[in-house]
Amino acid sequence: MLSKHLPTTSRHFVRLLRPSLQTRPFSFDLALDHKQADNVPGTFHVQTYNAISPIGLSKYPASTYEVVTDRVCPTAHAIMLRSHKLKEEEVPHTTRCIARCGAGTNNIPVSRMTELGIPVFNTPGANANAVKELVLCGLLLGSRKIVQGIGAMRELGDKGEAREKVEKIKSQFGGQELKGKTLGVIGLGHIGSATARDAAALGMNVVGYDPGMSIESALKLPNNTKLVENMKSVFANCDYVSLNIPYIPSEPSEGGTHGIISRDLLMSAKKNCVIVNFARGELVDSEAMKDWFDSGSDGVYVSDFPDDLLYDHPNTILLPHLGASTEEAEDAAASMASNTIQNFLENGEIVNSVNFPETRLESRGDTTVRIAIVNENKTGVLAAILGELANANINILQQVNRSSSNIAYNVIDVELDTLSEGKFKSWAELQEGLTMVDGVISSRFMNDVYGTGYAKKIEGNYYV
Ligand SMILES: NC(=O)C1=CN([C@@H]2O[C@H](COP(=O)(O)OP(=O)(O)OC[C@H]3O[C@@H](n4cnc5c(N)ncnc54)[C@H](O)[C@@H]3O)[C@@H](O)[C@H]2O)C=CC1
Ligand SMILES: O=C(O)C(=O)COP(=O)(O)O
Repeated sequence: MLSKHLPTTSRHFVRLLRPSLQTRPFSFDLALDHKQADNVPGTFHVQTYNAISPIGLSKYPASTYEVVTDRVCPTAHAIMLRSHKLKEEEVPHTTRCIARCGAGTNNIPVSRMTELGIPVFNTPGANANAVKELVLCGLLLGSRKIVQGIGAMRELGDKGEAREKVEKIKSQFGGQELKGKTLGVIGLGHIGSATARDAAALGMNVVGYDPGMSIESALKLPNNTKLVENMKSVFANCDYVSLNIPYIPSEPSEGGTHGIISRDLLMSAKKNCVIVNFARGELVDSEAMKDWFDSGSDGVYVSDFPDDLLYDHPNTILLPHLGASTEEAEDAAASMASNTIQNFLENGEIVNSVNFPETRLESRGDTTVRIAIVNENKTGVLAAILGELANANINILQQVNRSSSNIAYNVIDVELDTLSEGKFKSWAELQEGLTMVDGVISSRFMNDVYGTGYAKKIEGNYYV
């Protein structure tokens, strides 16, 4: 945890020591609290949850990153996770960012992290092929009685009757082909658009619904994709429906997706519709799904998520969240997340964040100090920040200011040797001045002693 800022006399200061930079005219003193002594200056600490691919973790240079996988790291600068349900108390005050090795971030308290000024990243597309392959498998599982057939063969095998009875029982397990049937894809992002493309290659007609589709996804769609205006058209017209949208835990009327596959939609579906859900279980109203089956539908629900109501229903096939569990997807997602974290920690760059605006600024020169500031997106904060820099006689070389909804993010490169004769006597004092500006949440002075240079305001108090 960051410790409360101590009076100037009890600070100790860290001077840059990286040999390659000793010639740099840089005497950039940053305050460190004694209680942070276990947080060895010179390394970034990355806390992981879940099993993260070693290939992804190997992207961190061992000399400057310590990855903590087997214990709680109270000085984590970054958190890397998969489906672990992250609690706020698991995010130490030292944490600058969180990366989800995967797509869905509904296991992270994203709005709270935004309030705390912490960007949450994900890895768009990194596991999409793995999920798409299992969606195609789900279409087949829902079409042919494969699971039931395997069960029956096991039972017969136990009795030593498998060879003898196989040709007699197989008529119980007939099915239908995908070719010529209509698949509705709800959510045409990385997974949905790839599913649409490959389903068309299997001879299916594709109907899609996604009011927020990106151009990149649109370009992947098969030419004959029919885009429709609402989910009702999808359910009313399709033999198969694949759900590929994020879970947002509020009601659809409030912009969320909780239970968006509602009773109304299910009751309007074709009697033998196969619904494939590799997105999230909470998207579906399970009670309504059970009622749909029990009211005489021959539909099938294939899902990647546990469901205590539907788990043993004869019309369901549930898998233990296996969509992204391939070597390739795990490596790709963890590698992307590692790179994203490093770019953010070392350069302040924001790419693939679900709560912060994309921000890039070309790399700084040797005589530049890069300052990154997170602030509330309200009038006057940027002016006040620039005012503090002016008070310090600081020359700004380049800067970028981005905002998205209630958060703003600034990366400002300033000249290194200009801190003189201004309001602040040291870089540490300047950092305190900037961080205590009304509306500022945190600041980082990016220097070459990794793990240092971060300050934030917590309940009106200054912490480094
Ligand atoms: N089973 C598994 O292991 C995995 C599951 N997923 C789930 O799949 C979801 C989708 O993943 P990606 O395709 O990679 O994400 P993506 O962000 O590329 O695509 C999501 C698409 O859904 C659209 N969308 C959002 N709300 C919608 C709505 N209400 N109606 C229609 N379209 C809507 C968006 O515009 C976007 O195009 C993830 O959010 C995650 O929950 C993702 C990866 C692995
Ligand atoms: O990427 C996603 O959204 C997933 O659901 C994958 O989850 P996992 O990383 O396999 O726990």
